[in-house]
Amino acid sequence: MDRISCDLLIIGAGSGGLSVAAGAAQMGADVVLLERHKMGGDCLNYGCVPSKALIQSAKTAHAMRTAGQYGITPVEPQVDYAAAKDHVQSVIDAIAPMDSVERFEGFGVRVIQEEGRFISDTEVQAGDHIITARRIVIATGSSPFVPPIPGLDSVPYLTNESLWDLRELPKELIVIGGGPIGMEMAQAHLRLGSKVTVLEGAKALGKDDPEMAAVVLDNLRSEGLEIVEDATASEIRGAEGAIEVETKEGRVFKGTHLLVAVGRKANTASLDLEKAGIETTRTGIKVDDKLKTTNSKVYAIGDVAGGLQFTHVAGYHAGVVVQSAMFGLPAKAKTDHIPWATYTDPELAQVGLTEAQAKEKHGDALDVVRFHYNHNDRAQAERHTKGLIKVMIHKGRPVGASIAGHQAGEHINFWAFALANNLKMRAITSMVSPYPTYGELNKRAAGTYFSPKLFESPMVKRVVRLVQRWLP
Ligand SMILES: Cc1cc2nc3c(=O)[nH]c(=O)nc-3n(C[C@H](O)[C@H](O)[C@H](O)COP(=O)(O)OP(=O)(O)OC[C@H]3O[C@@H](n4cnc5c(N)ncnc54)[C@H](O)[C@@H]3O)c2cc1C
Ligand SMILES: NC(=O)c1ccc[n+]([C@@H]2O[C@H](COP(=O)([O-])OP(=O)(O)OC[C@H]3O[C@@H](n4cnc5c(N)ncnc54)[C@H](O)[C@@H]3O)[C@@H](O)[C@H]2O)c1
Repeated sequence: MDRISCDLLIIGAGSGGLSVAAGAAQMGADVVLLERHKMGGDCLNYGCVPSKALIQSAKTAHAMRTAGQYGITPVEPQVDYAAAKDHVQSVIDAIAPMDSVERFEGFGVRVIQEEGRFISDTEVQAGDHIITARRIVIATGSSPFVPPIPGLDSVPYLTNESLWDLRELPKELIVIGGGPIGMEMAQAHLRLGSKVTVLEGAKALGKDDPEMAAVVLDNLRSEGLEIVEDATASEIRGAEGAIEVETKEGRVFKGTHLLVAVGRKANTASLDLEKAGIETTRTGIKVDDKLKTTNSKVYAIGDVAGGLQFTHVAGYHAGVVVQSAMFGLPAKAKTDHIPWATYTDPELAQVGLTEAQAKEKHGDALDVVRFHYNHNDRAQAERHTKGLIKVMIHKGRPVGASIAGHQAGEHINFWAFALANNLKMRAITSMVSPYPTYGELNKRAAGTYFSPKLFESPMVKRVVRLVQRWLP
């Protein structure tokens, strides 16, 4: 056995682990990084990157079909699904060097491509190595949760891991789960030419504000996506190419392929956490607000920590841990300024409190303003007029923003900045936006907050009349 001692040991080289490793090593710490499978983790190999690349193929097909609205003869695209998958792989390949062993070794990180597991509360074994470290970071991510639905194990099914190997377009795709994975992949396959049915046990896009989710769901339905809500898959039958899913209510749906997208399970099984005194919860590793586990020398970050499961959250956690583990600062992880976006078309994005959460917290002291895309001239010019932005305001400051519409994921950055810096609505109206941009939506939403105060105030009218009388 090779014994290694270092300042920081990181288990898992995905979004979270890589960010900690890069930061800590470049600040001079002696860092060891373990990865049992692919550098870059889920986001690069099976998640964000391939899904967004496939969505772009689907958008292109959709643009060809709908070109008529811009005066261009529409055509039914010849979709080459295998070529679209090649495009997906080449996007992964283009990004992969950023997450590569070579790049991290260049930072001075010792990368060991082995699975890590605790053998005591201070030691981790990875292959022939036993590693002790001043601090340990668990960043092992999550995997697709495969529910114990009777019959599921007897039919071929896809998850976000195996989907990328498929080279032939599914003729009829059934998606179980109407969360972000299910809805993004359902629309992409619909636009690429599959017939797609989504079976959702509760409400589709149910983690978002229902008013905003409805904008997206209405559009998806109008494109031809079948979305069946309150439809829990309870039994599965059939064989390759002929799969049947029965719901609790007894409805039967038939398809050639099945995608299971019903959430995630934290990757803790192989870590032998009990040997290190690290406790888990129903959703992942138990952490405090400093991301420390029940073993005070060990942190858990990203998906495995069981909270919000996004790449940018894993990256944010990494920053918190670097401050705490490298500088001993009392850094805490917060969630109230974390945005998220679902990359359907139109997109759906949120930061801070939803309207329902804000009403519960602030009651009558809450103002809610809305501004619709169809009042934005750029949206009109490009015919992306579906959607709205909604801002929740308390005592002159935004406490939440929700956007459903074209590029909502881009526009939420603005409100994420405002919330992270506790800006006032006045700071937003003082900005001048170039015309015509979608960004004007943000300023106009803020203007909607002030306009009743300005245009419906008898006091303002009195002052204006008085000043006008005396002005030379
Ligand atoms: C289809 C899909 C689309 C997504 N799209 C988005 C998106 O658009 N935007 C967004 O923000 N998020 C998205 N996500 C979520 C995002 O991928 C995750 O939140 C993110 O990857 C979490 O990063 P992580 O570092 O916690 O884990 P991961 O990136 O999963 O990395 C964990 C790594 O640890 C390794 N590992 C596990 N156990 C061990 C062990 N014992 N020893 C050594 N190595 C180990 C794994 O092999 C893996 O490489 C998507 C997810 C999916 C599935
Ligand atoms: N754009 C993004 O940022 C993005 C994209 C994809 C995934 N992600 C991350 O990955 C996580 C996991 O995504 P997900 O979509 O798998 O999970 P999810 O938990 O968000 O949604 C799963 C859905 O499946 C439904 N469901 C569960 N069991 C069912 C059954 N038997 N029959 C029918 N429906 C059932 C649930 O009601 C739920 O709505 C997300 O929460 C998100 O954090 C992010």
